[in-house]
Amino acid sequence: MVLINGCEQTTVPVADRAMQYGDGCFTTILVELGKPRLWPLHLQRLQKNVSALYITEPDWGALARLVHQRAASYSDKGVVKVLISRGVGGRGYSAIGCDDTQVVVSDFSWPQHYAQWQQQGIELGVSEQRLGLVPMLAGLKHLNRLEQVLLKRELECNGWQDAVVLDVNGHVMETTASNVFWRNGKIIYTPELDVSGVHGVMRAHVIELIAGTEYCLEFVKKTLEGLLCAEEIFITNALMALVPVTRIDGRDFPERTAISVLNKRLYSC
Ligand SMILES: C=C(O[C@@H]1C=C(C(=O)O)C=C[C@H]1N)C(=O)O
Ligand SMILES: Cc1ncc(COP(=O)(O)O)c(C=O)c1O
Repeated sequence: MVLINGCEQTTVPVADRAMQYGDGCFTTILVELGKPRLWPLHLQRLQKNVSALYITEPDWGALARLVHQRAASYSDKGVVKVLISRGVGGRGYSAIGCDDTQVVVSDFSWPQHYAQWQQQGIELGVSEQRLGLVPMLAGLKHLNRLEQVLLKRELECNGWQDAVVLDVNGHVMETTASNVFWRNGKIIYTPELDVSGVHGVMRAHVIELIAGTEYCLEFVKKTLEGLLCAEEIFITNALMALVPVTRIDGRDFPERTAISVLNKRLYSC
């Protein structure tokens, strides 16, 4: 079902700025047993993104009620997606006078292959395409996702499950639709994401979870070689949670020490 500003509807005006310029942001939420998982973090990120893009705030209370209502229709697992557009208005790029924020809530079934990925782990390719440096937008989950569309095509052409993506300076950033963590000894590393990448909700949650363990976390800028020296690697997003990486570029990563600790904490929340 697709709800636009709370009403069942499937079309948006051609002049909507999300369509014209990708002028908006979104989040994709896992539903478990009728509840939106990590809703406070999803809401926080939407609020931060709306504020960073100077979009007029929608009615957050009404949005929360809608998300919980849609989630309640899933007795097992499901997905609810929230997309916020600046709406119709302005002239050209200028958004002056454009304050008719549009909120689109849709829901989907959960991608079943993630259950197998969580259990067995996945092998990653290494993308030849590089992410640009976009400090104005770094971390935001905005609607301009053409880099990811092209990266996904590269995956599909190569038959990869997912791939490590580097920026133009050769630093490891993320994968096509997830954040990346790796461990050496008691230190867990994750890319800094100050010039590129998405600040994932699951990344934020994993960062919180690490704080209560024997591991410490470092935000880093590392090349592929740095990543490949890891003892353990895992990737995260809101729908698949934590997925172990078994192999990259001919190197095996059989250890699952930190991911086991973090999964225990994740599933006890
Ligand atoms: C692209 C979307 O959402 C992202 C992708 C996934 C996924 O493919 O599993 C999960 C959460 C988001 N990071 C989307 O259109 O929902
Ligand atoms: C490029 C990219 N990085 C990271 C993520 C992970 O974000 P989240 O944990 O909020 O799902 C996503 C999900 O859309 C993504 O598309």
